[in-house]
Amino acid sequence: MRLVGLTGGIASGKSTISNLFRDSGVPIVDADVVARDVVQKGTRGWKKIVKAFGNDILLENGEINRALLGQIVFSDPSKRQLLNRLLAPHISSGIVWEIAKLWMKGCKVIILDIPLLFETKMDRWTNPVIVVWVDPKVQIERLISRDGCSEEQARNRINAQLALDWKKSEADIVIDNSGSLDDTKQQFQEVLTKVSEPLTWKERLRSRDGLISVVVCTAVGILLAQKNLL
Ligand SMILES: CC(C)(COP(=O)(O)OP(=O)(O)OC[C@H]1O[C@@H](n2cnc3c(N)ncnc32)[C@H](O)[C@@H]1O)[C@@H](O)C(=O)NCCC(=O)NCCS
Ligand SMILES: Nc1ncnc2c1ncn2[C@@H]1O[C@H](COP(=O)(O)OP(=O)(O)OP(=O)(O)O)[C@@H](O)[C@H]1O
Repeated sequence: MRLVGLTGGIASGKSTISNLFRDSGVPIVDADVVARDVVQKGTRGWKKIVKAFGNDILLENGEINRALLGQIVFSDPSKRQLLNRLLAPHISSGIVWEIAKLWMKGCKVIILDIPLLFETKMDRWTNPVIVVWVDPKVQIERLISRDGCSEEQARNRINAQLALDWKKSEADIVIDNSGSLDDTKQQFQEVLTKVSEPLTWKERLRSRDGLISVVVCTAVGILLAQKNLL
């Protein structure tokens, strides 16, 4: 199975690209969706947030007030680190579960759409890593127009992540989404062909997938050898 990492900066166009993959029949695991699921009312994630941020963080219906929590964590790095620490285990196990379900269905290629791929070091599990890059000016314009936030709020959100240029330098594949949607779609076609190719042996060995296969095969080999079946 090929697990493709799809990342970038906030509003750089990850969802736009993952929708193109979905339309082409490639399954997606969306970390933002998982991150929402793990804080649904009554879950362990929800309880942790209420304990750490108090009852004021809840809406009248008992759900998390995401707008307020966003305001708090994107203007205070220590609060953001706290939130990340509380939710990280729930988000990562949610992601692993979603991948496992698709793997059990026999999916050969899975896209992991995750804004914090490098920040969470999950890039080790993915191959290739696609970074959706956008010109900084365009990024801020799109973010403000999509979320209706102020320029300061937009900058706070951008600064809460590793620099997009650094992510670009670490990428296996870069999609430049600064231009028109048609321009992006053209780049996407080439990327789709690339990720649909089966993994080479070198890539398999590089990925943890390969390592796990090696470990499992070695263990089975030793077991069979002990039982004199080899
Ligand atoms: C702070 C919260 C409540 C704001 O919710 P809101 O609905 O306004 O935004 P949403 O969840 O749709 O996220 C929008 C974008 O913000 C960025 N973002 C979200 N969380 C973080 C974070 N902890 N650090 C940096 N950027 C983040 C991502 O680019 C994401 O795509 C929410 O983002 C959250 O719970 N974040 C912590 C969980 C997390 O790390 N999510 C990222 C998935 S790995
Ligand atoms: N090539 C493009 N031309 C014009 N608008 C675009 C283009 N690509 C994306 N957009 C718009 O820019 C905004 C951000 O795109 P998108 O939601 O795909 O980013 P994202 O990286 O998934 O954001 P987030 O990190 O918040 O999840 C959206 O409003 C989207 O419609």
